[in-house]
Amino acid sequence: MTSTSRAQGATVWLTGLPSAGKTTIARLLGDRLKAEGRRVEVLDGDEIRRFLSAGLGFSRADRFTNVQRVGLVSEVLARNGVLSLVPVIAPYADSREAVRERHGQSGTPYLEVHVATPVEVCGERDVKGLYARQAAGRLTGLTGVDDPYEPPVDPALVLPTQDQTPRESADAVYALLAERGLL
Ligand SMILES: Nc1ncnc2c1ncn2[C@@H]1O[C@H](COP(=O)(O)OS(=O)(=O)O)[C@@H](OP(=O)(O)O)[C@H]1O
Ligand SMILES: Nc1ncnc2c1ncn2[C@@H]1O[C@H](COP(=O)(O)OP(=O)(O)O)[C@@H](O)[C@H]1O
Repeated sequence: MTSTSRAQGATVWLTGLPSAGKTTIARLLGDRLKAEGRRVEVLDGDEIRRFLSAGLGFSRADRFTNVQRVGLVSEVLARNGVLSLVPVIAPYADSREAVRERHGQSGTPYLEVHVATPVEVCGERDVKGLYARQAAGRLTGLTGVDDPYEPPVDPALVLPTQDQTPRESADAVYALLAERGLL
């Protein structure tokens, strides 16, 4: 690489239900890319909500705001050569579309990956106990159960994680990046 060239960045948005596997896949892929010398950030949804989106809840409006904030940060990183991996639910198609448009305006690659784990499987995994809390009547507005999830219509990749190991899912995203000339 010459002193003036720069690696091509991109945003890879992993959208899907709670416990679908978004965070696991982003971390595995991030570790692999870092080991290969790439500049990578995983914009962890929980961390974002603790700081950048502190005070926001899970109403439609708050989720929209949250996704736009994450989208802004990711676009800035990606525009500057970072591979930005975003494991954030982003349940509404219009909020994802606004993020896509932001990337389009700066000519920055934006790839949507649907982590398409069925809700029944997510409920069995229930990594954070949210499905159990919803079933017990102690939580309302859980995405995919009693709150909307609008699946991507034309994602770059669909991951049926119920039939894959985490490694296989992460490798499929890696292959997508390679195919798009982003590695
Ligand atoms: N009601 C409800 N619905 C969905 N998710 C909930 C809810 N309450 C808390 N959580 C936890 O918050 C994480 C979702 O945050 P996100 O920023 O990814 O959501 S969003 O895109 O703004 O909708 C999400 O993280 P993941 O499980 O990693 O997806 C949940 O653990
Ligand atoms: N193919 C797969 N990809 C990702 N996670 C998987 C897969 N198969 C099983 N899992 C398990 O599912 C759970 C997903 O949790 P997590 O990544 O926190 O989900 P999310 O970030 O979507 O809420 C983890 O316990 C993970 O080991």
